[in-house]
Amino acid sequence: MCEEKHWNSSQLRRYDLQFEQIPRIHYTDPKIDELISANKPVVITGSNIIKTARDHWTPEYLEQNLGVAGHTVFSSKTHKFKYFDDSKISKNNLNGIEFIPPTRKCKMRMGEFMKKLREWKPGNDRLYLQQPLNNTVGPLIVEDFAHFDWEYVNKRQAKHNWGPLTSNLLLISQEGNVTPCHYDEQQNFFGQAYGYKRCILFPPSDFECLYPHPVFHPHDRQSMVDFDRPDYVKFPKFGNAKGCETVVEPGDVLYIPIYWWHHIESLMRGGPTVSVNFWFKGGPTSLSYPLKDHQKVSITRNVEKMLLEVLQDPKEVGPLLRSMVMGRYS
Ligand SMILES: CC1(C)c2ccccc2-c2ccc(C[C@@H](CC(=O)O)C(=O)C(=O)O)cc21
Ligand SMILES: [Zn+2]
Repeated sequence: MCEEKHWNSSQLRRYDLQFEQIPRIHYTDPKIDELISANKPVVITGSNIIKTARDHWTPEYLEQNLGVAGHTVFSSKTHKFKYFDDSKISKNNLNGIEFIPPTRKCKMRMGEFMKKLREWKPGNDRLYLQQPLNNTVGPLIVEDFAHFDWEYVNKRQAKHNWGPLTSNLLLISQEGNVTPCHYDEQQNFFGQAYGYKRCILFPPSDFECLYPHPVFHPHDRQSMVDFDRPDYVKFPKFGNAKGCETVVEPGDVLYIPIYWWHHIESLMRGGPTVSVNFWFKGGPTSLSYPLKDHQKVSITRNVEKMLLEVLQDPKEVGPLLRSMVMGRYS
């Protein structure tokens, strides 16, 4: 059947990298479980995982039914919404290292949020709404959520020894917004309910090419590289990153494996987008040999945490690590 496309490549931002395509596989195909077992990304198509959201969750429906409480809305002066951990802004994590929060958080009712999106002009702050799906949302949303295909989700969770489901986040983004490259320490079924999002993923082994901030920095788990203007002097290996990409459409569920880097953008001129993710704890992590790449990332995190704890001053961690390896391990 003809693949009618609802977007074109002019709606994707340009980066200096080439990407493979993430496979799109029908949910009945056993290949999906092979890829999930191998901790590899895959787009699950044609499933009922978030069918009720795909059928109902237009911005207008959400405006009517999301509930009367204010929701968490992030605002940014640029198209980028770089996450930061408030709890790491304290002195002993920064001690003189300057940190400027790139986004502001406020509470906003859905009506006001949608109005600001409709009236948005270049130069205005951009907005990104984030709402955990819990008992504070309206009854119709709860009803739709209850009718997700939980049997399919729970079977995957069990088959792949994932830990417990920790949360489902409802995400309503303005067109063109970007969540810059970062990794999470959770397994993620990323469901696309409305609109189109381009997702670029990199394996944990691209750690050396994506230069994560130090673990004790507020931007822990986020790449230091500005994809719009990469600094190849500071980040010479960035060009070697081997990413894969896909554009998820309504009804798709993208499996983002734990520790995999992901950059996610709502298509430019594509209107608002609605996503709902499923975050699961990683499950039992026994060190198995040979070590998996994500286990090495986890080990580097522990080394950095331990060094800050004993050195106290974050500015001493780099010099000590450098003195340990230069001339001795090269
Ligand atoms: C940018 C935003 C709103 C944010 C601001 C401040 C704190 C946290 C977050 C946060 C967390 C998750 C997402 C969803 C997704 C990215 C995407 O779809 O944009 C993603 O990364 C994932 O599902 O793992 C988006 C956000
Ligand atoms: Zn994420």
